[in-house]
Amino acid sequence: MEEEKSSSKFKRVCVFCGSNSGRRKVFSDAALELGNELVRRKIDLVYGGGSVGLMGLISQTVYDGGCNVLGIIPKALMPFEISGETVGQVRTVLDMHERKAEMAREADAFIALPGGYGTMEELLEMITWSHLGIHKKTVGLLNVDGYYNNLLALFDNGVEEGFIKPGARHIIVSASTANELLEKMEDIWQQYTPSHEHVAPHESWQMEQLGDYPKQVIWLFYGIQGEAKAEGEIVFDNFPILVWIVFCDHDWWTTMPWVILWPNLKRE
Ligand SMILES: C/C(=C\CNc1ncnc2c1ncn2[C@@H]1O[C@H](COP(=O)(O)O)[C@@H](O)[C@H]1O)CO
Repeated sequence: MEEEKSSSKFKRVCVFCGSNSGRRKVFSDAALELGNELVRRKIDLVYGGGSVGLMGLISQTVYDGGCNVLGIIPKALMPFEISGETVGQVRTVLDMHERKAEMAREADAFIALPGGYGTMEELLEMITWSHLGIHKKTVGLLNVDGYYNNLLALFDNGVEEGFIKPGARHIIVSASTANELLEKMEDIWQQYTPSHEHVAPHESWQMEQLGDYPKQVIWLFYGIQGEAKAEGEIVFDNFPILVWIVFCDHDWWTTMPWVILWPNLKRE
């Protein structure tokens, strides 16, 4: 049977959320709503594994809706008494660091629902990794009933006080409903270039590549009247550059290949 294609820009989203459900029903409702929205858009789920709290609600909803669920869980949290049962596919990892790297590798984007320290730490790490240039994936915050208002205000204060660059404040995309959040995140993804400066180039991180970014090398080789030419395009850190290499050997000044680089401003 042919696999149904995602109607979204994202194939797989990683959701960080509470291992508790919170005191109020709005939080469970939001987890169910996000789960249903992922299913409606045919987006698969990556999450921390297990069936506790909001994690259980969203994973069950996505699984029941027919999308794939991948739970990435450290060995120590595997026992049923700690995390319950994981629906869908389970991947066991050694520790929390490996789990986060796996989650980041597997997903096209991240969303945080309300949660405690664990959720906040995962969210902040993905924001930091985006800022540093380790990944270029969209980070969304589902600000259910203003749960994260104080955190957002803290970020604004960080900008005001000169600890967060204004451009980097836009790393985090927030909305109060799942539909609005996914719409915003898809719009931003479409814009293709991150709105903030990366601290270091993505390629310079000694980590395995976290995802497929638009990378393109289109080359054409040909020869005219004894000259060998190659022309093509490379995309360097989201910036498309046209390259011409000309090898000619009939004059002393052309024995070396000439390399001409030009920004490809007309690229669609
Ligand atoms: C501590 C409790 C249950 C532990 N079970 C967990 N199973 C799987 N993943 C977990 C668990 N606890 C935390 N995580 C990860 O952190 C996030 C949730 O943490 P929070 O502090 O509850 O926000 C979640 O995204 C997981 O990746 C019973 O309380």
